Amino acid sequence: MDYRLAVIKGDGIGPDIVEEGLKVLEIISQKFGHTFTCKEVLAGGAAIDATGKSLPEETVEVCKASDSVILGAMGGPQWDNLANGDRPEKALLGLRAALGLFGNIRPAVLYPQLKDACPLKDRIIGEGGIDIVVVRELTGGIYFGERGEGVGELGAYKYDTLKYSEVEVERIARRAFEIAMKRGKKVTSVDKANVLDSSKLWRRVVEEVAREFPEVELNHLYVDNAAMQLVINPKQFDVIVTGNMFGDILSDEASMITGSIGMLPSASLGTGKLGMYEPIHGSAPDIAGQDKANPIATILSIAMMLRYSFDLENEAKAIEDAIEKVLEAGYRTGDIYSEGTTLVGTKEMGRLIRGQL
Ligand SMILES: NC(=O)c1ccc[n+]([C@@H]2O[C@H](COP(=O)([O-])OP(=O)(O)OC[C@H]3O[C@@H](n4cnc5c(N)ncnc54)[C@H](O)[C@@H]3O)[C@@H](O)[C@H]2O)c1
Ligand SMILES: CC(C)[C@H](C(=O)O)[C@@H](O)C(=O)O
Ligand SMILES: [Mg+2]
Repeated sequence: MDYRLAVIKGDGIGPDIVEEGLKVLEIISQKFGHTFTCKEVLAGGAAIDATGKSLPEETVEVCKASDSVILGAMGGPQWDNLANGDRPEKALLGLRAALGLFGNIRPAVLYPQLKDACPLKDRIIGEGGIDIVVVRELTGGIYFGERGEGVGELGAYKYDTLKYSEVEVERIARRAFEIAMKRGKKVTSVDKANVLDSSKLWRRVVEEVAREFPEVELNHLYVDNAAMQLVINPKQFDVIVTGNMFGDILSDEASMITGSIGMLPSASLGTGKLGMYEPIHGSAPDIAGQDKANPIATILSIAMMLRYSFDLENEAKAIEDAIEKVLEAGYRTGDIYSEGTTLVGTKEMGRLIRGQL
């Protein structure tokens, strides 16, 4: 098969990690006989520098016409305070909205080989590792609500609003239950229903959807408690479903359980097969251009693309197995390094993974 991919390398460590991901894809194409035709397009800081806009129309058009999108990361201090109010992160939100990618799947799996990189105590990790999927609503909530500004009693103010409609909650909840049916059959819905009306609606709709999945156990947690439970008892979780901002925060927290944010891939999906695949981390300006970034989250995101958008399970599994073998052999980038392991850079980690394919 011939697959058309839009590739957005982005800013900071983005180009380094995406290049390693594409090299892995090249081996997959040779080994399994697929063709991946990649078209590189600009978005984020790189697009601001080249075109004056964080999300050029051409980029949206190319992404829409592709079978999937691979993305590195966007952002950096040099674009934080532009006079016209544009910033790289706006491109990310714009793409998610333009492509209708309402469901963000973020699997947090602690590889047994990385137990020493996980900051939790052995008795909390326990036997059998940790395997959680965060299902984050991606095109609604406070990220996309009405915003504004004014002057009141306390002077100048700005505001953002948090709104969720029944349809938005229903479709993300259904996605979470469908995923749970293929795993541990447990969904934890995270909200702030003790304070927010939008969360009360969220909880009601999640319960309605749950009735369609009688085999799946559902429980609810307030987000503050969920943040704590992730650290004291992460093994209670199978699938976590939550809104846009809570999901952003909890998935960074969950990523540390896996040893590093550099390990967590993600798939953003809508109703069709087109997805956007990216690591959950950012552009890491502190290590950009130093061959220090962990490319595994990006390479795992490509495995997710093969599985979710193209139904290429064997190919996805081949990548995941190769990563596990490299970890088993003791190779680590700095973020997952622990005593007794071998420190390697971004390029070398990519080369080692390709060597196992
Ligand atoms: N999806 C995205 O494009 C995305 C996601 C998050 C943040 N951002 C943007 O990235 C910029 C930096 O944000 P931040 O510093 O808050 O978060 P970040 O995720 O870029 O970095 C947080 C910390 O994790 C480390 N880190 C991240 N990815 C790593 C990797 N692959 N290997 C090793 N270490 C890694 C960084 O060095 C840093 O210490 C900001 O402009 C932010 O808006 C973009
Ligand atoms: C950069 C930012 C807009 C983005 C988000 O909050 O969604 C990022 O943190 C993520 O997790 O993908
Ligand atoms: Mg985030």
